[in-house]
Amino acid sequence: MRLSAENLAWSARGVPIVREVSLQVGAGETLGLIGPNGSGKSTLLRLLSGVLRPEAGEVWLGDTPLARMSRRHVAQLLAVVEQQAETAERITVQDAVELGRTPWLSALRPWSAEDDAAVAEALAEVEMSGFAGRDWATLSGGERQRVHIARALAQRPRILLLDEPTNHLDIHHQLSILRLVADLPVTTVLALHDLNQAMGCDRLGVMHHGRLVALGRPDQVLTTALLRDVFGVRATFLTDPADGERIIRFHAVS
Ligand SMILES: Nc1ncnc2c1ncn2[C@@H]1O[C@H](COP(=O)(O)OP(=O)(O)OP(=O)(O)O)[C@@H](O)[C@H]1O
Repeated sequence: MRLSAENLAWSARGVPIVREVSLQVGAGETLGLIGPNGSGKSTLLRLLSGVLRPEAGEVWLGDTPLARMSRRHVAQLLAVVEQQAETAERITVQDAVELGRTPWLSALRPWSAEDDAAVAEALAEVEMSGFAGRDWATLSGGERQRVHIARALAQRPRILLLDEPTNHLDIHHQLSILRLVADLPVTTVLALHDLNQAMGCDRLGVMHHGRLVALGRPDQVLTTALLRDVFGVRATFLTDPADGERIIRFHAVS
């Protein structure tokens, strides 16, 4: 399902945080959002998910404006993994992932084998099946992050929004989550800080002072000029002899 934003704007106490952002993410496409700390990535994701209402502009899920859809309908189409999301209740990992099925349940559609299957598959996808009975509070930071991702996958959304999903993860799980997300036939927008990992996205959007200053293929967007102007670093490009892929090395500007 296509996700579009038209001229989105949002401010906090009169200070503009997101300014005139327009973008379209095609069905099944993976868009990486990159940008320095405080550039507006999380705020833009919250506008795209409907958690925040834009002061101007509109978000569209397919051909329907998000603002005109019920919360339940939005939750059937779109799942979100927020940064450092916390769960206060004393619940098990299984309970936490089962929450992802909530938008699909009703008096006429009680819990079924299909829901069990969605939860089991999601836990397996993030390699957390062995933790299903564990108390959430006993999990490490990276394990919690993987459970949050499993909850979003169990929702079986058509659009997936993730805020720094590889935060807290060891390198094996960083790579497996990024591979999983890229291979899902789901429209995905994810905020990332690792620019080498961001090169694996179909397209990248670059946020700077609340504006989307570049949008395009990773090799078109990640230029030495942009890395200097937006991130304040000097970059050199290397080629991995194993597969010919480009790697960026970063140097502080003295
Ligand atoms: N509710 C709010 N009230 C005041 N300022 C806010 C609010 N929400 C966000 N901001 C500010 O807006 C700016 C953008 O924040 P945002 O979290 O979107 O950035 P980000 O690009 O995701 O940053 P990071 O890479 O550090 O996660 C920051 O300067 C932040 O302090």
